[in-house]
Amino acid sequence: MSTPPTPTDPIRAATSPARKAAAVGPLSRLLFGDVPERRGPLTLTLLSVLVYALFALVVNWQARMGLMDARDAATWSAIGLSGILGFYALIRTGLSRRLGSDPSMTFPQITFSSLATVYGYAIDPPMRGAVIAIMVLNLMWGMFVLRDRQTLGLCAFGLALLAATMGWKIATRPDLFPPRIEMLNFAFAAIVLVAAAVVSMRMGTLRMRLAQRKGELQQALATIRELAQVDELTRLSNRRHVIEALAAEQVRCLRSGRPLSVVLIDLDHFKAINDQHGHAVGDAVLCAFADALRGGLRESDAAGRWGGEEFLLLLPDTSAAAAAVLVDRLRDAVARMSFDHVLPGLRISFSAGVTECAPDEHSHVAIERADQAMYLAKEAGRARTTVHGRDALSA
Ligand SMILES: Nc1nc2c(ncn2[C@@H]2O[C@H](COP(=O)(O)OP(=O)(O)OP(=O)(O)O)[C@@H](O)[C@H]2O)c(=O)[nH]1
Repeated sequence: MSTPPTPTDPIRAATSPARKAAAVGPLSRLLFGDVPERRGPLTLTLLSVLVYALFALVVNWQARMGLMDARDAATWSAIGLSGILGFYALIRTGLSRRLGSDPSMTFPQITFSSLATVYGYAIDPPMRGAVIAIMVLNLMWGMFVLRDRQTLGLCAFGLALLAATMGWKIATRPDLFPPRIEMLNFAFAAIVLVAAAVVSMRMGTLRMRLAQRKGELQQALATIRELAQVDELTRLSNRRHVIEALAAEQVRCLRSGRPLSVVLIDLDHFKAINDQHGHAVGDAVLCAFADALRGGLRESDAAGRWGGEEFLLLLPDTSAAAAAVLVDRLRDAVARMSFDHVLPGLRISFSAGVTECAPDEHSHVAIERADQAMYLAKEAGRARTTVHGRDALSA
């Protein structure tokens, strides 16, 4: 906990990738796989699959009504569905990531859809007006992903493709594609496609602003979280976070039945350092001592700044007696530590109060006991550890 947040951080635990993965059902896992970043692109592509399937139904229904060649309807349905399912497979398997910079393959998907749509225009004379609406839908599909240049490119590509198809059909089937009607159709298509491109680009600008805001908010949240948990001077956990960590450890110890010790440490004669050498030197000593705590504790232990020159240690799976031994070892290490980089010749010591924290007592009660024990150590001459309730002093 000396470098918070801890693994016990409830917010982190609730939103961890493992937790999210566990919450996903078997059908969802089958459709979307285990990679969370693929979920968004796969959702949109599956929606495309659904739209193509519905179009295929309508087109084949139209053929059954005798309004369209049945073979053309079947061919269009097969090409459209197999194409879009191919994109789904590329994204689902992760191959799309290897093929290009955009793993959602939005640009190629819309290019494919434009081709399929204009092919539909060529084979479905009675409903070709509806095909223009589908071209607009194609363009709108990219509004969440595409850059302006790509949107404009797809708009121009769609119109060019449509113009070429119209020219071909006017030349080969003027009975079904009269030139004047085609000209009007093209004018409508140009108006709605350009308008759709403009709307799509506007959405793109909003999307970028939103992404920027999101980044700023995440940054602000990280700062707030840090301010709420970290002591600015020593970078150890602050008082609030150390209390939260103690409560979390108590829950764990209640489950495991293992002991939990709390240690309150107070540097000896710290005021003299401040008075003789200045506040800046005092600050540097506090930071150096915090470093010593970070280096001297086990991974599972935690250290926080309780306030001023006081520090609180949480030692899970440790009895009070074992904690006293650990603290004395820490004191020896600190006594041997050189603070020459702060103040040549400086040596520091500390007094400590140790108590075992019962799982069902309020954390403040245990800390109060550790505080009383620490004052006993001070009264007994400093540079020592007192274990609460045992009158055991170790000098
Ligand atoms: N440099 C610095 N000093 C601090 C900080 N917080 C508290 N102090 C100082 O720590 C000193 C604590 O002094 P006391 O409570 O008298 O304790 P002490 O001098 O260590 O004496 P004993 O605890 O009895 O050994 C005061 O001078 C506070 O101003 C801080 O963040 N930086």
